[in-house]
Amino acid sequence: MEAAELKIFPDKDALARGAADFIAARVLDNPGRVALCLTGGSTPEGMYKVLATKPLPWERIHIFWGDERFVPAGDPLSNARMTMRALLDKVPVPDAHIHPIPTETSGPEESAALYEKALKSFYGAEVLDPSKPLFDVVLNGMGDDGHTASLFPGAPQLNERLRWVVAAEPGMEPRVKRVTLTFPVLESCRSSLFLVAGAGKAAMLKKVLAGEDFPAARLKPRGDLSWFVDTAAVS
Ligand SMILES: O=C1O[C@H](COP(=O)(O)O)[C@@H](O)[C@H](O)[C@H]1O
Repeated sequence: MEAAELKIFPDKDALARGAADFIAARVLDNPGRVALCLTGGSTPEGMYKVLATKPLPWERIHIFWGDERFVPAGDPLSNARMTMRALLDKVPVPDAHIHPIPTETSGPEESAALYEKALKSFYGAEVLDPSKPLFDVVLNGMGDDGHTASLFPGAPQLNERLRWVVAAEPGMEPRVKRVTLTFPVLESCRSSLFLVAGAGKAAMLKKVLAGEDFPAARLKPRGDLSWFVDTAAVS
């Protein structure tokens, strides 16, 4: 793993453009099947809208999510719903290539088991091979408390090394149950990109970049790691 890159953009719009360019370049680097693992929350929405304008080989791209809130697919809190509206409804990705975390199940544990099965089937193996990353790009968010995906500070899920997907309790708003990929799976990628914006994130970003022990600082991807932030987040 190389040292992380930190790129600071003047504002949220420039950050959105920079991150969309980064993801588009990574997609074009791969002439075969491309796998993107996206994130939810509020930060990536503008970037998804920019990405939707890119003439990419969408028919070769598969979309996954790093975590989901355990709410129905049509709920405004759904990470997949936000991504669909900002990006996926506007580009010709085949429906069969869109892999949301299922939430119409008996509970987050069943959702996690089903998504783990789906990821293993896509990957073609039960065990991750360090020389064969699952994803081309993993996009990560960071909460004000330092969580990433739905891996919250102090949660037992932070130490999970065998399961690919687990159920989780929320550490902050919105207080709905979660389903999250675990560190080994989020780390199985060619490129990992954190997107952080806004003054509300500044205190935590400083701690995480200094290497303090928060979930976002624990992510050690196999491939390159970049932090794309706006000036407000480093204020
Ligand atoms: O709850 C979540 O929060 C994080 C951060 O979201 P943001 O609103 O602060 O951008 C997000 O990455 C995650 O996917 C989501 O479930």
